[in-house]
Amino acid sequence: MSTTEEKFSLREVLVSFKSCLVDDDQDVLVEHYLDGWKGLVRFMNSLGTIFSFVSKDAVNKIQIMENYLKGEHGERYRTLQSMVEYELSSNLVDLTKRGSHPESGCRTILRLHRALRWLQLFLEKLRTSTEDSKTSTLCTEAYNASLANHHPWIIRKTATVAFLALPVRNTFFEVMNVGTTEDVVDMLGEAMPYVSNVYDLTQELYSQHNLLDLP
Ligand SMILES: CCCCCCCCCCCCC/C=C/[C@@H](O)[C@H](COP(=O)(O)O)NC(=O)CCCCCCCCCCCCCCC
Repeated sequence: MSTTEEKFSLREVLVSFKSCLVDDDQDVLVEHYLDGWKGLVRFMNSLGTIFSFVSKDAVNKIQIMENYLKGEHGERYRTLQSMVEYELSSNLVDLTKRGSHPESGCRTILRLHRALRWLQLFLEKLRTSTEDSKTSTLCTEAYNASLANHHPWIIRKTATVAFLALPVRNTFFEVMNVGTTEDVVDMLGEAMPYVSNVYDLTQELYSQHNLLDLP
């Protein structure tokens, strides 16, 4: 039996963020961006059902975007830039309060984008952590510095409690399926710049169009 297909490695997931970048790294392909997220969700599911409230929301948002991609105007959703242009010029985005477009592509990607910041911080903390570091502490710190600022109290509370169930660092690294601790650290060092590029580009695009606070 081939193990390469069944074995799930975080390396491939993170590298899929590399293939997101197009147009001289000036734009992000939505399809590959979603592939990255699907891989992350798979990884999260392998940590147990405690995170199912998180993966449900992520899957829901991925689905919203996939429906746009498959839909009548799919071509307009090919990259983040084309999506922003299309939705804004067609008045398809609720800009100040939720109204007739509660699930625009722009606001849906914004939610994932904010979560990508959490991921970036968390993985960087894991990369530079020591053997006695607690994954739940690293995860909470990353969350408090990013997503928590956009979540109401009840979600913050639930998330923080769920983080306590995270496996210890060694087990966590094993689940990543990358190899030894050293391999994990190397892989993260190699892959994180791609995630950061995607994050920075999206941030820049959203900031240019004043989309960073979409309801
Ligand atoms: C590894 C542990 C995984 C911890 C996950 C950390 C993120 C915690 C986020 C808690 C979100 C709770 C669910 C609810 C979210 C929504 O309210 C909220 C707002 O949406 P709305 O405006 O449509 O209402 N949604 C969001 O902020 C989007 C959340 C998307 C979370 C995706 C997280 C994927 C995590 C992938 C884990 C991969 C770990 C890899 C590490 C080696």
